[in-house]
Amino acid sequence: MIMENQKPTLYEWMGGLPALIRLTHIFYEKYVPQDELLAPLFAGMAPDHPERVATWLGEVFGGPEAYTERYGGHAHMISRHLDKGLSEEQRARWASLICQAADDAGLPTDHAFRAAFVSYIEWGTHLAVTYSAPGANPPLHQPVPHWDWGEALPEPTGSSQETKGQKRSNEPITFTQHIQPLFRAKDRQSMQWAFDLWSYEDVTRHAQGIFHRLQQGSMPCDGTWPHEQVELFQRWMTSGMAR
Ligand code: HEM
Repeated sequence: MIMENQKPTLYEWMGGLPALIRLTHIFYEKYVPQDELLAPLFAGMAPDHPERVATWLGEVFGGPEAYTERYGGHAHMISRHLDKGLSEEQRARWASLICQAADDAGLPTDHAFRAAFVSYIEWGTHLAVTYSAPGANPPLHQPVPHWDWGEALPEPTGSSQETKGQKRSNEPITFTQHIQPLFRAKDRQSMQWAFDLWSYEDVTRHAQGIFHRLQQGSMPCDGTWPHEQVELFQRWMTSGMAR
């Protein structure tokens, strides 16, 4: 078992930027062009798109902050998804093909690495869909998220299931990273008359009421949140509602 103090970053473990560049080249050159759901989306992509996405992933997985320095950081990445109206089908295809590309690119296949990798891919692709909805107004000026081994590295002590808006044991719960992504564009829209579920100020102001409705199951109106999500919201509240 790898001890906490000698733990490599995910970036180091997977082989750094060369491995990510192999991954994104295979994904965008082998899989995307022959996929009927994805090909039209990327038909006009810039020639350096695979390098840019590799650089983003490198920063997320603990490598150098090169996407922030060279390519405009979080704001630029998010802005590339705005108003694209991506569908759940396209999201799922993106996620499954990048995992196939990971096999082809020879990324590590150990369960701990793959659990961490897939959890970011699931989380990131869900956010891409949410932010791509017409009229979405996501927070742009945020740091690039950082992904670590999470529950996967030391022997799991409990459930390793990720909740949407994921939370690792030693990471503070913040509105931007964990709470805001729990609210879908349609939740936001249906509450817009009262307050903005994607606004830190509004959610903190109405936190008790929102929590009450989530706990009762009367919000969202099309199905209750899983217990883990309600609990995450509660822990965010009781730990001081960090931004
Ligand atoms: C973890 C998930 C994702 C990551 C890390 C990611 C990463 C990125 C990055 C870094 C860019 C901007 C590149 C640049 O200009 O610097 C981008 C653009 C884009 N992404 Fe994503 N993305 C994700 C999910 C998705 C999904 C699920 C879709 C569609 C199904 C998608 C479609 C696009 C499109 C269409 C662009 C613009 C391409 C162009 O330049 O024409 N992305 N993505």
